[in-house]
Amino acid sequence: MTLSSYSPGVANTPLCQKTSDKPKLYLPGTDCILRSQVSLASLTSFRVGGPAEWYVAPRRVEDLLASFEWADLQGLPITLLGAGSNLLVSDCGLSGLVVCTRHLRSTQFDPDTGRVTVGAGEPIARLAWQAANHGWQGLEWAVGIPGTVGGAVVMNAGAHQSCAADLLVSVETISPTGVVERLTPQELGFRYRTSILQGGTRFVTQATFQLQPGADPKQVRATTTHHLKQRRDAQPYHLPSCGSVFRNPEPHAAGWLIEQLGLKGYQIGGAQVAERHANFILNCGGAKASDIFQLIRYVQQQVEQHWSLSLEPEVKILGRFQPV
Ligand SMILES: Cc1cc2nc3c(=O)[nH]c(=O)nc-3n(C[C@H](O)[C@H](O)[C@H](O)COP(=O)(O)OP(=O)(O)OC[C@H]3O[C@@H](n4cnc5c(N)ncnc54)[C@H](O)[C@@H]3O)c2cc1C
Ligand SMILES: NC(=O)C1=CN([C@@H]2O[C@H](COP(=O)(O)OP(=O)(O)OC[C@H]3O[C@@H](n4cnc5c(N)ncnc54)[C@H](OP(=O)(O)O)[C@@H]3O)[C@@H](O)[C@H]2O)C=CC1
Ligand SMILES: C=C(O[C@H]1[C@H](O)[C@@H](CO)O[C@H](OP(=O)(O)OP(=O)(O)OC[C@H]2O[C@@H](n3ccc(=O)[nH]c3=O)[C@H](O)[C@@H]2O)[C@@H]1NC(C)=O)C(=O)O
Repeated sequence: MTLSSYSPGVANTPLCQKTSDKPKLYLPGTDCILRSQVSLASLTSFRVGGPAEWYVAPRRVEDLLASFEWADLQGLPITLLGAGSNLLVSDCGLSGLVVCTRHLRSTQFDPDTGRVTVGAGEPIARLAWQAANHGWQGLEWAVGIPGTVGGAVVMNAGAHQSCAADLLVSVETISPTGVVERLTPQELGFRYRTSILQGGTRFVTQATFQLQPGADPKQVRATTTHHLKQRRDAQPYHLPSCGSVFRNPEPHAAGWLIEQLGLKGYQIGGAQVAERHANFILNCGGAKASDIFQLIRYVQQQVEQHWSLSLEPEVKILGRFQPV
């Protein structure tokens, strides 16, 4: 599909408005701009990947639904993108519509219940700092995780022996056909770094967490800062990555298994197994998604061969890659 296939102003086709030199396409019935061929490298923490065929970043849940309706009408698949901090997108990019949740932002602290209800696009690290500044305990572990609340729920993000599911009271989701549900953590099948929301057709619009108010903000900030320091000491933050590439094959730690094989510093193209932490792959500059993909497969093969263990990627691999 190309931009020229649209006729401006017809219902359910993007409205084309000319401002300055560049025509803008709007998602029908909304003020959201529909863009084509948007680079996903700048929207993912690995800083690699080709373009999204179509891209939109809704600001309201109604606009999110309008995105789904438009994709359905055009027969396009939908990919949901949070902060892109756990994604490896193919160099060929993604066909269909990429819907970015980053602008679905809202935060409501309820002092009566100690609950905080947050929009899917809110950065989880920012929420952790806000909670600390209120003197509310519970999210100190989430500092330094560069994802959105929606991404943290779907991935069941965690650190320092805590995770999103531990705090969740409910999650609001919407289906591509507009069915809104409020689900309890029990209904979402949370386990280590996973939930039934992964690969499903329910999209998280907001989440409610139970925190513990009433602590000294100074003390909560100190714990939060301590976690950030621990993380920065153990993990490489200076170059683009996706955090841990593999889930730990418990009781083993992926980083330890990989380091024992002497793979720290091993490089394919611009992708390197980090010296500081062997379960991180870094984009050392100019990496292609295919370099990272090949390195992931190489590490898996080595670990399988030497330890007879299969490493399962935590990172979501999207789009087409040449089999290795
Ligand atoms: C430096 C660094 C450190 C990290 N440290 C940690 C860590 O300590 N612990 C940890 O758990 N993770 C960590 N991560 C990984 C990552 O930050 C988390 O997995 C995070 O929760 C992903 O959120 P996101 O918004 O970036 O999701 P994305 O990467 O954008 O998406 C991840 C998946 O969730 C889906 N998705 C996103 N939003 C929604 C939504 N609203 N509804 C439905 N599906 C959705 C996407 O389609 C995709 O399948 C780290 C990453 C980096 C780069
Ligand atoms: N290696 C990689 O690939 C990547 C690493 N990162 C790293 O991941 C981490 C998380 O990134 P990011 O999501 O940007 O989160 P940050 O932890 O950097 O900050 C998130 C938000 O929290 C607020 N905040 C930060 N510090 C404080 C504080 N001391 N008091 C009050 N509020 C505070 C700020 O909000 P506001 O600005 O609204 O005040 C900030 O925007 C960072 O350490 C970043 O360097 C991020 C992306 C990629
Ligand atoms: C970064 C992520 O989450 C991180 C989270 O930040 C940290 C902190 O709680 O704990 C997990 O890392 P991790 O299991 O590698 O934790 P670490 O404490 O760094 O390492 C575990 C063990 O492996 C050893 N280790 C680690 C790296 C390495 O290169 N060599 C090595 O021997 C460490 O010495 C330690 O004994 C999460 N990773 C997974 C896959 O569960 C992420 O999911 O993206």
